[in-house]
Amino acid sequence: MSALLRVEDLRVRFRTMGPLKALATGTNAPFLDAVCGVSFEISKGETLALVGESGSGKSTIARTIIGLQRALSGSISFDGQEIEELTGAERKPYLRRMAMMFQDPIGSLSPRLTVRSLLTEPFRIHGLKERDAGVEAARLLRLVGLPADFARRYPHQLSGGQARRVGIARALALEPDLIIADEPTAGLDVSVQGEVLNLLARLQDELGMAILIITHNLNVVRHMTDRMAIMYLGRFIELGSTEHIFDQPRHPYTEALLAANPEPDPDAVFNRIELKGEVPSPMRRPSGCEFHTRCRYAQDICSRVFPESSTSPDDPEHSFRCHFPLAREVISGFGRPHHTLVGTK
Ligand SMILES: Nc1ncnc2c1ncn2[C@@H]1O[C@H](COP(=O)(O)OP(=O)(O)OP(=O)(O)O)[C@@H](O)[C@H]1O
Repeated sequence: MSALLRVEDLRVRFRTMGPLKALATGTNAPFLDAVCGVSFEISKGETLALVGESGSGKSTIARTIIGLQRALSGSISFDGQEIEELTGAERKPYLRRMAMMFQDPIGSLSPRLTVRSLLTEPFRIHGLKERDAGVEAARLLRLVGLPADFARRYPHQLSGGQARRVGIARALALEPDLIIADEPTAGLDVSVQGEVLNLLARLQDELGMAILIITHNLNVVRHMTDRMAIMYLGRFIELGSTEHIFDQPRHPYTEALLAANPEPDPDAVFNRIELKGEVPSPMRRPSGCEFHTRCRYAQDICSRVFPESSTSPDDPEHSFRCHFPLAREVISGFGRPHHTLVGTK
């Protein structure tokens, strides 16, 4: 499959205080590196998940891809064209082919616009000749399973699930090749979550767009995505096929995240792994492997040496950064694979 989106060594930095304050507080780094050298690709029609605790940099990656945030360095190319180096006007035709579904569906919809105006706004934003607004709104509402008379409603007259459907319809307005869905199920009842996910999956089947999905919900990742990337302090610490990572996580952080996720299999032996302490601040990064302060397997080298990226011997597409990656050994009598430690150093 050819790459639709290719992100290479992306770095995003935020200034957190002015130079005078930095001088006064004695800090030599008045900035925060939210994304540190992230690389990945998404193929046409593929679904990739970005997973990680709050503050790990997921939304910043999404905002940088769609041009709401400048990168410090690195490259973003879409359909073979490097877009970071283009001017605003030159970028527009590429940005039009990507759509973002924001986290808060009602808050992200302008309260004074009717659903009809909201659904046809993308045409106006991108300076495209507007088709018949009524016809277009009805077509988009039909796509997401809402009646045509919803076009007259305002955002506050929508339930959470309906607002999410309108958000999906709006994202589909310009027939994008890539949808970025930031927490598409957040704040919804479980039954409505299922409906929204099924709708996204059906539309993807019908329309063939790629989806970059940002979520804390590992059940969503497991059932909806082809590949997943696990983020920690702005870096990918593991990337690979969703099936392979669920089957055989290599990084202890991934292992802990998966273990904290309720198992759908009632016979599975559920081993919760407590993560020690809080996520460190990206302004005070631990030395060596940045996860070592919370890792139950950490050894001396982990606090000293930043781990290189390695790949899984049975799947070269599965990469991770760990000095002591986990290897699976199925112990008979256990319902669930038991992970043992295999040192590489
Ligand atoms: N505009 C900004 N100015 C300064 N720091 C920022 C800004 N936006 C994000 N950050 C910081 O960048 C880091 C990454 O934030 P980001 O929102 O990308 O994380 P996230 O993984 O998407 O979190 P969440 O799951 O809570 O949305 C955090 O430390 C955050 O505080």
